[in-house]
Amino acid sequence: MVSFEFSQSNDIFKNRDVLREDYTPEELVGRDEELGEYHSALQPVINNELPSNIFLYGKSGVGKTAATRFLLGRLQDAARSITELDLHAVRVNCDGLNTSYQVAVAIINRLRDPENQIPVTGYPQSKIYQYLWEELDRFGTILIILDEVDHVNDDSLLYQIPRARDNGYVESAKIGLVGISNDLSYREGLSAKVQSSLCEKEVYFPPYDAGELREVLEQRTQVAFHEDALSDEVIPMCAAYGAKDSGDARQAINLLLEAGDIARNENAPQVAGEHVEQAKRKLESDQITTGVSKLTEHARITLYALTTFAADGETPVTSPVIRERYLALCSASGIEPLSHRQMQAHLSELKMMGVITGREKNLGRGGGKKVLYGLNYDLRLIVETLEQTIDDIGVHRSVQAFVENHSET
Ligand SMILES: Nc1ncnc2c1ncn2[C@@H]1O[C@H](COP(=O)(O)OP(=O)(O)OP(=O)(O)O)[C@@H](O)[C@H]1O
Repeated sequence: MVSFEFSQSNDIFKNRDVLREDYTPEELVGRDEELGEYHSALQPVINNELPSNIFLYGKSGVGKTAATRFLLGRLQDAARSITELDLHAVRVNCDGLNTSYQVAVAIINRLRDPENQIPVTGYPQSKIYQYLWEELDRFGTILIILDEVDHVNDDSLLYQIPRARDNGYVESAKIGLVGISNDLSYREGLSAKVQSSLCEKEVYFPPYDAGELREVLEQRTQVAFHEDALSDEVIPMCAAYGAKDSGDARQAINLLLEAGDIARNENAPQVAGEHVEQAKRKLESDQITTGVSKLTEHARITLYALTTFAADGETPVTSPVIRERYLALCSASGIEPLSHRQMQAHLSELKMMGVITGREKNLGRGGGKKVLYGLNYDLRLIVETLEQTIDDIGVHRSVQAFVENHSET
């Protein structure tokens, strides 16, 4: 009988919490060049000059937020010892805030006392801006950090804030805007006037390479794990996987955390390479489950159709072949099928998500091209994530046979 008693186990982790998202390390490693540029863009603040507007961009997990927290912390420490400098920073994550109006309300509420908050609707935009200028003008220097700035659909605020002083909306406040985005094409989509003011100084954060990820992981390991808790191959493996996937430090740290958890659950004396492999499979499985759960019904049936070929060992297959199976599945379950073009769009979506592969094949001289589709993940994993769809539509004989063959393992 399994015992579900809890007892403290800390032989692997010294401080597991530092592997979690909300932890910011004391020092950032592997980002010297970017920190140098960012630091010099912030330098006017400490000289009590007008701050530059700064635009930080780079893919997810490359240290933009960590660098901002780190440098702002230092800047605020330095500012405290300078009497004439009244520095304040306000950070707003624009995820879920789609308009300038909503972002302006969020900034105002961040700066106001809890009992003086304003509701998210009900005022004309001009009134909201008036409140905003009043709040900002209470400070000597104020930095407004807009994380995920690309989520804001209009650029009114990005246009107005840099001009607030020139236009006389604020009298004394020196305002600096820091925009952060992981959408690499966002900058190009901005109007020329907004681009030139928001992107006065730009800092690009490239993906981490394996060497840099090793530095990040080694630094974190010293605080997170007991000495000798990791076998030698663990950090290089996590770094190599991280660099190959996307150069995302968050992913690499997550992989290390998951490997540590697996080793601890097994009561293993050390985290080993095998734990990293298992952790990778587990994270992939979580990722695909989340991805598939967000798909529409037809995208799932399209994936199910392709899965039936994979179960018969017949992949890769072309879209017309998948189409026939898709139509049969729809018809068997009384669902109105989509057009071939719409089904094709779902194949492209699945490919973009990385759930399936689509390789172009040249058909020889004058023959054009065709795309051959296959699954990008373990078949068993896909069948598991499609469980609900299979229940709803009925199991196909190929999948049935596959499940029966694998039910004991
Ligand atoms: N150079 C580094 N040294 C130590 N830890 C780092 C470094 N870069 C990133 N990290 C860690 O990786 C995780 C992700 O970093 P961060 O949130 O800064 O990425 P980001 O570029 O802002 O990503 P996103 O655009 O998704 O918000 C955080 O836990 C952070 O502490």
